[in-house]
Amino acid sequence: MAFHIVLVEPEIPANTGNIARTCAATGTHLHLVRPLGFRTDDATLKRAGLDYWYAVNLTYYDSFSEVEERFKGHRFFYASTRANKRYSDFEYKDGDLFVFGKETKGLPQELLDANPNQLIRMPMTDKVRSLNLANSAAIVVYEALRQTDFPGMLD
Ligand SMILES: C[S@@+](CC[C@H](N)C(=O)[O-])C[C@H]1O[C@@H](n2cnc3c(N)ncnc32)[C@H](O)[C@@H]1O
Repeated sequence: MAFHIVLVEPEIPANTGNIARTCAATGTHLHLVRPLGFRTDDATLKRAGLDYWYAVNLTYYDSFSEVEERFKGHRFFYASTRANKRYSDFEYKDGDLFVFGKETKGLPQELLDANPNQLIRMPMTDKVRSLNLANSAAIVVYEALRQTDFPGMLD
């Protein structure tokens, strides 16, 4: 088992590459929902993931409903600037999925409306509209790993 990061229609290859590196470092599985804003052989994507791509458990999907279908019975958490609960207020467990939206628009409002109790937010000042996608994913997954004592990771 592992934690899971789901990127819904990511647009910027450097962010996805950066998240792939975090996934390789933490044993987190990465799920990419198309359409992607880049080609999978994009040089920036590869560079941001360095030579760690081989260590990433990566799956592509044509729609978010394919992810929902595959992970029935798992808990989904949706990261959004529009959420009203702190990401640190939940107790995470092995197998949880963390879903992140695209850089320009975030997650679709319908997805947020359908899951009102599963929305998580990283507190911010009023000086910015959002955090960077790759930073958001790292913050959430490391909180989940901290809570579960960093399973399978070296100190
Ligand atoms: C650059 S942000 C998208 C900004 C978009 N305008 C919005 O308001 O959602 C990309 C993704 O990072 C995550 N994110 C960024 N800042 C966040 C925050 N403070 N709390 C929770 N998620 C955040 C969300 O998943 C978001 O969909």
